[in-house]
Amino acid sequence: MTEALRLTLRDSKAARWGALGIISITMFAGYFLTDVMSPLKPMLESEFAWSSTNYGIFTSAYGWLNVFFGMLIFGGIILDKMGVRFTGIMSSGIMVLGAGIKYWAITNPTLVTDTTFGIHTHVFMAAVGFAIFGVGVEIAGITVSKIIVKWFKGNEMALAMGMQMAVARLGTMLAIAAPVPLATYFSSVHTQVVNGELVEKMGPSVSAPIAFAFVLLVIGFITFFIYVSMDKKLDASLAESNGTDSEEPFKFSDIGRIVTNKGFWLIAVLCVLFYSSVFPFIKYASDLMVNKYGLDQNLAGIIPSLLPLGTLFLTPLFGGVYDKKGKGATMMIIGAVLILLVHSVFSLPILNYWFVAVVLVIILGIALSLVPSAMWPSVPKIIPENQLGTAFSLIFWIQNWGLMGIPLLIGYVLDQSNPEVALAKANGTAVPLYDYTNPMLIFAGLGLLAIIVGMLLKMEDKKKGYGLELPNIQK
Ligand SMILES: N[C@@H](Cc1c[nH]cn1)C(=O)NCC(=O)O
Repeated sequence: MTEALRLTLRDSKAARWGALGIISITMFAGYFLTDVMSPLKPMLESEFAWSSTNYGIFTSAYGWLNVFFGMLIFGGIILDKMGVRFTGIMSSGIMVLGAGIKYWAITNPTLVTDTTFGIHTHVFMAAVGFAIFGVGVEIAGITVSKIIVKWFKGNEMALAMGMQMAVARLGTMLAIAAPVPLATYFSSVHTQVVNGELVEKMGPSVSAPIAFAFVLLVIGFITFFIYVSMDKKLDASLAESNGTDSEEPFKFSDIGRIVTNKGFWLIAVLCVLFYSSVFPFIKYASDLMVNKYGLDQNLAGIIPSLLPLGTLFLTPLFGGVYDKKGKGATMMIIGAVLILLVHSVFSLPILNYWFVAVVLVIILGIALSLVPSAMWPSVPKIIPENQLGTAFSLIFWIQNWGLMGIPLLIGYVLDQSNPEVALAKANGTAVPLYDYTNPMLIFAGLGLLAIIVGMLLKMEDKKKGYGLELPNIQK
């Protein structure tokens, strides 16, 4: 009888996977907008005369509000205080707002003639929209992680996190592959910047892919309301079965507990190093394909899109391996080794063949499957559930320093290492190709540091017994 009473909605496989499917739609849309500008870098340069530094500023804006205004940390506290329903609706609403501002800015190249805080207003306003969106998508990310723990703890948690990430990566893949064809298809006569002058000219529509992303985000916002009704039913079934989480409610003193935990710091530092060598790379990957491997701009997104493609299958696979066999810390170290290998080869001024790029991107996809599928399910092994929202938000906050700083650094280094490009643009002469050696060495350095931190994490796990090398499924 007690067994029957203990059953809750999350014990139903269909209900918990259904809930996962719904929240994955919201994240899919969020990941699409996150990377939608990546393949458009060459177009932003040719249509609106953006420099690599301008592009770096825009890309780094993702973390401005999260890092400097602590929005992610507030988001985590709101999540632990107000719950997943309120925070999920709030964050997906913020994503829609940010995307709307970004779309407005990109469709107004007349802003190019002004500057704000020393930045072209066109770049600045697009960056403001992206910064607002960054708050939304990051808070949505931690909300979704907490939702998965709520529904899947003690079951297929790593597999569920892997599946959600796979759907989100589908958004990344589409964001790398689709924007250039979309922009080309919707080509029109519009305002462009030529030799510092605004001219009406036929050209690809950079704003069309952003409009598409905006529509996806609105759909994701609406579908989250369906999840809200499921979450209410889960809470009701938990209350009925007497199984309401007996966890202590979140207290501000918990922040002190989290930040004095060495395991937390190791995973947070590993996170910033690893992700800084992958997500900012994606922002420049299409441009790298054009400049290093000589690919046509219209086809340049194809090779980088293989990166998320591989993760679609591998992240759930590795998540399943972690659930059943364990070895989480080892998986993270192997992922970091692959990062070092791939970026080191990318940095070599030889082997500039497209098939080499294909192989490297596929290996990078394996790393991007191994590390997240082990990293995120490891956090609940180090941090108690009632502090998870805050812990995830602190980890993401630290990660956002990298997601903000590294693209900016790469854009700056690219301009500094290739002064002849800016010169040619200013003189209106043929623009030479960028040499990507220095940026790729920076990415390789991050991989090396990630290996060291991964090893320290494995040693700490041995000492503290977090169970990172143990399976997640309780037999
Ligand atoms: N905090 C996010 C960052 C991000 C960047 N692009 C999309 N999301 C994150 O780390 N998510 C986990 C992941 O592996 O995607």
